[in-house]
Amino acid sequence: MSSHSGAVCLDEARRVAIFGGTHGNEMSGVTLVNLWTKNGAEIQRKRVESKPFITNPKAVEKCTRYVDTDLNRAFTAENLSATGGDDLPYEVQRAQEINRIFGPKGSPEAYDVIFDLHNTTSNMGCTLILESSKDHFNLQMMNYIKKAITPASCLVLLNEHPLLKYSTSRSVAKHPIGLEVGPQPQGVLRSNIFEAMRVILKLALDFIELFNEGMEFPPCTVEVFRVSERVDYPRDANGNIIAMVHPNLQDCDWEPLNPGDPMFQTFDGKTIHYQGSGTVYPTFINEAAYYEKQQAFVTTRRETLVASAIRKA
Ligand SMILES: CC(=O)N[C@@H](CC(=O)O)C(=O)O
Ligand SMILES: [Zn+2]
Repeated sequence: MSSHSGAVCLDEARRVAIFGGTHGNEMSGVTLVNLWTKNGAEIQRKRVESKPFITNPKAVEKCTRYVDTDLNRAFTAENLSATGGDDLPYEVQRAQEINRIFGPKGSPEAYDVIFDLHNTTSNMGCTLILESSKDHFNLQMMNYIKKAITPASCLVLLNEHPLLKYSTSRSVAKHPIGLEVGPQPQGVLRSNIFEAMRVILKLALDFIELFNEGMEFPPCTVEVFRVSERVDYPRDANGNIIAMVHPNLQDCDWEPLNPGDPMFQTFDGKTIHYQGSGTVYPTFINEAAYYEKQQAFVTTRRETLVASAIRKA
């Protein structure tokens, strides 16, 4: 639908959930959600119902990423329709509950927006994660946050990759947004990371309030980093890693990696170079949780997306 001004008219975004503890050892999100559950003043906005929610309480209790299986991969159609009740893996049961409360995924009854709070051990800074390049509401929100947070920066990771995309907790909402802030070790709280996450969420809610009040957002462009390929550690025949992230690459998330640049360092000191065909921007470099997922880092390519003007219908 288009208004006389050419803006795309969208439904008000009234129902907003803030998820923490999708991974029980990512402490900023867990702590913020627990804080806001006790006192929600900070996340209240006019015309917005904000619901803080701990998605994986058993994993939070144990301070582990998950109990049976990764909740942030569990929102597949198969899992959400699986029968078996108490015999299903804990996170599959939990995914079904979350889908009942905040979804159903893909339906008009689903929550408008879900922010899912994560921490990474990688040196990524503030990263917003999008699952679609066609979600103009989310793109406008990204533009708003990036402008408002200047001179600090906040990058946008776009995962639309047909094979590398996964079924996230936030994917039950109409507008899913991941917020990934690092570096922060698993099970640890760092005040700078905690505060950075808090500021982003405040700006995101401010945007939703302005939108719901009827503000029109003019067309804009948003720089994103599109997920391109997964790079695993070199491994031996038994699957054990035989090299580490090279010191020149460690902590250099979002910096250009060119063909021939050092990428890994073997335990006996040999350098393995990047063999790609052009410049890429690696991120999630040496993320602790990704050793089990056979991923040393992910490469991305820089792209500029255009967001249409939007306003409330
Ligand atoms: C380190 C970590 O957990 N990252 C998240 C990224 C995301 O939310 O898309 C994950 O793998 O689920
Ligand atoms: Zn996480």
